[in-house]
Amino acid sequence: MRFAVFGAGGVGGYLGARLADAGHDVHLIARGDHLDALRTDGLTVESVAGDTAVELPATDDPADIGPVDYVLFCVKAHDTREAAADLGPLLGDDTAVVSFQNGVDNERWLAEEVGESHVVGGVAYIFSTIAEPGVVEHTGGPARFVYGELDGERTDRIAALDDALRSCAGVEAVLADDIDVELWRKFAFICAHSGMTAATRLPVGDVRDAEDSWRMYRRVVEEVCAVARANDVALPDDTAAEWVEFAQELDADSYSSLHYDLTHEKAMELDALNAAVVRHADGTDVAVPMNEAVTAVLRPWAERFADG
Ligand SMILES: NC(=O)C1=CN([C@@H]2O[C@H](COP(=O)(O)OP(=O)(O)OC[C@H]3O[C@@H](n4cnc5c(N)ncnc54)[C@H](O)[C@@H]3O)[C@@H](O)[C@H]2O)C=CC1
Ligand SMILES: CC(C)(CO)C(=O)C(=O)O
Repeated sequence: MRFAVFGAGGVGGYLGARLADAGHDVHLIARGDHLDALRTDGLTVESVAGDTAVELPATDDPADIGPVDYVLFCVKAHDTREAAADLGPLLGDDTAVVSFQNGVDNERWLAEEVGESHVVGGVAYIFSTIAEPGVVEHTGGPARFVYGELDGERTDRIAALDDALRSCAGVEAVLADDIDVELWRKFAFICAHSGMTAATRLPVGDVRDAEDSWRMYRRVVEEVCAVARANDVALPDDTAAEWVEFAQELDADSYSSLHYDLTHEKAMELDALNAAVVRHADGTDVAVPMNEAVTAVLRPWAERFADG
């Protein structure tokens, strides 16, 4: 099958390399030093699930690639709209654009650009990053990827994507019954984990050790779950409890990509995370003071690094 990875970074580079190793025709879309390195030295993945190195066509211009079966859409959420505007040349009649991003708005933003019939929802559970140009480092996390058609249909294209991802070494592939539930499930965790590690600039171990901060972490999760339900998302009742238990077991030195971006003066996904909780709570009867506080604390930094 023919894949384009739009944003061949921590998530996209990892998936692209795994799919290429499984025999698929993979094209990478990247930019800057990373693109230069991909062109000259190929893509190296250093992974706790096994290293690999692949030589794949790489470009910053989707027109060089043409229509594909799947676009794995893996840019940061603040780049979604701009990147979505460049998807045209990659689209055939049945091309699926699969968002493997954090946040619950990317699918809608994509649909506004390319039409809902092209959009497939997705969630990534992995800790991976561009360690240096051309090199993606996967340091942990299950490398679990969850995906599904927005209307829950078992279409041929989602079944074929499922087969392709299941055939990849180093990938745990999960076809979701209700991708909206999966998007909000991950959202509940990532808003707490990212928001609190970034706002405190400390790893989760320190947050857990400070009673007030750990209570706030738990309340962020609970608020997001309440907002999901107020927006008619059928989150299981035990979602908040599961995440709190999960966070309790996380390595004490675990941070988040939001903390990384803050401390490396890079553009932050605040608008797609805690600020999005505040937006989605608007018009419901759910109060979200903890997410408002995280947003207020991080907003000046997000503004300062918006062009980073
Ligand atoms: N890295 C991780 O461990 C995880 C990340 N996520 C989410 O996945 C999404 C992707 O994150 P990462 O892979 O970490 O980001 P990343 O920053 O490592 O990779 C994205 C790449 O896309 C490139 N890009 C953006 N717009 C482009 C354009 N118009 N043309 C060409 N290249 C473009 C960027 O330069 C960057 O190299 C985010 O929403 C993130 O929150 C979710 C789970 C885990
Ligand atoms: C915490 C983590 C790595 C979990 O997948 C994540 O999604 C992020 O930091 O953006």
